[in-house]
Amino acid sequence: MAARVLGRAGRLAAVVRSSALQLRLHGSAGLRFGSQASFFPPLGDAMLPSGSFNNHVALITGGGTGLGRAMTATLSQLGAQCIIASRKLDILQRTAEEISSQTGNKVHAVQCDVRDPQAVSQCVDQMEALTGLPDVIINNAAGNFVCPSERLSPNAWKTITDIVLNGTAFVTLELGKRLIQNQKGASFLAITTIYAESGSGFVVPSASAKAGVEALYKSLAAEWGRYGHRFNIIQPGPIRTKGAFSRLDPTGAFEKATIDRIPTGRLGTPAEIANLAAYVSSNYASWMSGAVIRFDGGEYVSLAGEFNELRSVTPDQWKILEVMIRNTKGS
Ligand SMILES: CCC/C=C/C=C/C(=O)SCCNC(=O)CCNC(=O)[C@H](O)C(C)(C)COP(=O)(O)OP(=O)(O)OC[C@H]1O[C@@H](n2cnc3c(N)ncnc32)[C@H](O)[C@@H]1OP(=O)(O)O
Ligand SMILES: NC(=O)C1=CN([C@@H]2O[C@H](COP(=O)(O)OP(=O)(O)OC[C@H]3O[C@@H](n4cnc5c(N)ncnc54)[C@H](OP(=O)(O)O)[C@@H]3O)[C@@H](O)[C@H]2O)C=CC1
Repeated sequence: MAARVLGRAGRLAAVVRSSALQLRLHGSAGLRFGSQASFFPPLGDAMLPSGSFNNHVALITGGGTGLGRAMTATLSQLGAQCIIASRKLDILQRTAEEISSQTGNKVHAVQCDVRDPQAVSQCVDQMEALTGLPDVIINNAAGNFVCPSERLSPNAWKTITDIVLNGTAFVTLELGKRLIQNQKGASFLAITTIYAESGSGFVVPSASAKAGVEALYKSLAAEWGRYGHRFNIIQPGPIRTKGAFSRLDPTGAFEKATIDRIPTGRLGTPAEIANLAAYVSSNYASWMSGAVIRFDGGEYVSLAGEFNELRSVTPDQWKILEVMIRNTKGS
């Protein structure tokens, strides 16, 4: 009996090894991963009641493209007057016109390189003239690319950390000071990412800067509540945008492997994160401050648990494994 079990165990070990290899090379064999996405359909409509942001002004950095654009569209649909700010004015203006014409609410485009504190100050001057100070600030602008750290030049490091950490700090401090001066409350939201917590190779400047942004926002949540300011953080998992995926997944290989390991079997969508950002920035969340919300379909915990690859073990293989485990006596 023992010999039979051991023989089967040897074969099983080979199967498990080979499954693990297949998994690493090609993702899963169909059934176990991906098919579950049908349980988790993404909804596209704005979730909050219409008019939730009436008489609210929202600033979204990097609002011309990708996730920032989706957040702007949702806030505008819910009644906000939005200002979108980044470097490329032509793209901002096109986005602003498209969203305004769909929602009927004005979206203003303001050119601003967040790395430059003077440009940020001028952007806020322009905003004050256009709309007054904002009720909602979303620090979403970012720069990133995958690169082995030994290939990074000092300027590559500086470029990413300037956009992500210094840019967020310049925008937050400039607006914070003026809001405090005017005794006006506001919601600040920073978009980071799941590896701000874990760190990640090959995106080290981004990981370092996003971790800094999280420290900044948690610190200010504690310090500036007395001025009526809330600070929260959303850590998105992978959501396909041209800006991110062209720089992080130029071949498309990462996307396939990622979907295989995400427990909900799919990437997120811009509309989903826009709904979450709208909720966090709204008065429905007025008691939320200092929160770090992971929004990743379960990817983080899937990457973290060292036994999670056992998802590839079949029920028949489990029967054998269980016999092996139960047959172990003592330690
Ligand atoms: C999937 C789940 C987790 C996902 C997380 C996602 C996080 C994100 O942040 S995605 C957001 C992605 N979007 C963007 O990056 C948009 C904005 N990006 C850019 O504009 C550019 O990519 C850049 C960040 C490089 C900034 O452009 P800029 O014109 O200001 O800089 P450059 O002069 O082009 O470059 C500055 C130095 O960086 C070096 N560099 C640029 N690209 C690379 C690269 N691919 N690899 C290595 N080094 C790079 C460049 O050579 C310059 O350094 P130096 O030559 O020493 O002067
Ligand atoms: N998509 C994803 O899977 C994930 C994205 N994120 C985060 O979501 C956010 C949005 O990313 P995503 O929409 O995917 O990518 P995009 O590239 O579309 O968005 C980045 C935006 O930042 C702006 N930006 C870059 N540099 C500057 C600068 N110096 N000054 C002002 N604005 C700047 C860009 O506009 P312009 O070029 O006009 O300056 C662009 O609109 C980022 O914070 C990113 O880190 C996090 C995890 C996953």
